[in-house]
Amino acid sequence: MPMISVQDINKFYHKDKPNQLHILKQLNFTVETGEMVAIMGTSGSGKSSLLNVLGCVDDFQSGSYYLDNTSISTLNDKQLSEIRCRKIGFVLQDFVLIDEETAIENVKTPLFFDRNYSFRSMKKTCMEALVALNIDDLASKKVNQLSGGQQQRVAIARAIVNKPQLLLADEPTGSLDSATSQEIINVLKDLNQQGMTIVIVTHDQQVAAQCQKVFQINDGQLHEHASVATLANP
Ligand SMILES: Nc1ncnc2c1ncn2[C@@H]1O[C@H](COP(=O)(O)OP(=O)(O)OP(=O)(O)O)[C@@H](O)[C@H]1O
Repeated sequence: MPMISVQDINKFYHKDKPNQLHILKQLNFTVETGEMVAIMGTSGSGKSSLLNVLGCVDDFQSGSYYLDNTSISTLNDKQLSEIRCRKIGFVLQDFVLIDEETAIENVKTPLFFDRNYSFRSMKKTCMEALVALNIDDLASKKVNQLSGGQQQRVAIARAIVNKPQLLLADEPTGSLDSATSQEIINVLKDLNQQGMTIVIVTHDQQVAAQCQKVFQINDGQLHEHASVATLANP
């Protein structure tokens, strides 16, 4: 069953203005539950725009988007924020952590929006996420004292603390050296093996080559790369 089923989506910026930009054009995209896929494309081709639509943080003007069998366009704002909170985790290139806070305080942030957690269960759930990322020993360190790779692990722990079914990662290794990038990709592969569906936007062919499918966005449309293996050894 698809986790993501996008059909004929059109997205514009500045619709009907002289500077209108038709960024996604009758775009189709399917991601099966449990897959790990990459999206590549030149700068400005619309990768982040697509990821924001998939993450229900931005809208689209026509077409349909079913996330885990739910039609996103039928939802009101409250239902959309529920979906964002419970089903989707987001990881960004620059981590977007609260620098002055500790790792565990950062990981806690999404749980404040969830009434199901007591103070004690929050701490336990956050520690589980930190253990999963192998950084439980850093729980009480301020994030501005951590390396880039450690900060990205904190950001991933925060993204998965709610146990989302779908993880969206926008250039998750873009600020890291190649050895640290590989560590982060290994973390994402582990999460995928545990059942999480993952979509990664990346410029890095080595990263893309480790995904099960690679899509290229070009002139507002996505096309699957025929041979993922050739990306790593062009
Ligand atoms: N909120 C917005 N309002 C207007 N235009 C936007 C908005 N967000 C993005 N754009 C424009 O849409 C185009 C695609 O942007 P997007 O960030 O989706 O591309 P990208 O492929 O992720 O690029 P990059 O690889 O450089 O991050 C760009 O021309 C950008 O300027």
